[in-house]
Amino acid sequence: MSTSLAPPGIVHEGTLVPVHNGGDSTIWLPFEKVKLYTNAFIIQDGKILLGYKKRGFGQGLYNGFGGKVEPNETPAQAAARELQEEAGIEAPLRHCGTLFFVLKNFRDHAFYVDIFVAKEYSGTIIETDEMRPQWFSTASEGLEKLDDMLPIPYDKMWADDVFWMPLLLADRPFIGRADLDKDNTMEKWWFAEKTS
Ligand SMILES: CNc1ncnc2c1ncn2[C@@H]1O[C@H](COP(=O)(O)OP(=O)(O)OP(=O)(O)O)[C@@H](O)[C@H]1O
Repeated sequence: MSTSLAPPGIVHEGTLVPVHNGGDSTIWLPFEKVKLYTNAFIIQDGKILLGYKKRGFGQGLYNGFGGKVEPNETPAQAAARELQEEAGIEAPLRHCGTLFFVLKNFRDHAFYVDIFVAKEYSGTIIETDEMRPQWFSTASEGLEKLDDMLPIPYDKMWADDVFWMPLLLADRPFIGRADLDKDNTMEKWWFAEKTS
């Protein structure tokens, strides 16, 4: 499959296998600037570490740990810094995906987000001013759950997460774009697995 399938904003070489696409909107929302972000997840022993965002952008939603890439950093450096700042830990992060978001009522810039994952971490997980970390079970519904750990709270996450998180959990590299309306509903989306 060729890269020309990918929506504007997505730059990728290699083989992409689309896994989801949809939405009523016929056009991708235009954007002027692109800002780089990171998002990092710890996944181990049937559980995933998410943080409840206590303030600022995405307040009230669970997400990985991340934020803006500063001008002097690489995305990998920013991911490590944000994980330390927001959860108090260090981890051998690996790049696992790239996502591009345009928010209908936040057109100042588009979000280019590098997603990182690690299977282990060091340090002690702490609650910070910005995030309250919490483990969730990665077991699918119907399968045995770990203790009383809750399943991933997709209803309290960004609406796009349910499309790509299964790929992250399966350690399958992915790429995608979602355009969202202000009430966290999906306008148009496209997600693909990277197979080379
Ligand atoms: C629209 N659908 C989305 N789905 C999943 N995740 C999304 C997202 N849109 C943004 N994100 C993530 O949300 C964080 C915001 O970061 P944000 O807190 O604003 O950055 P940063 O910590 O640098 O800000 P301040 O220091 O407070 O200015 C950052 O990880 C970014 O990847």
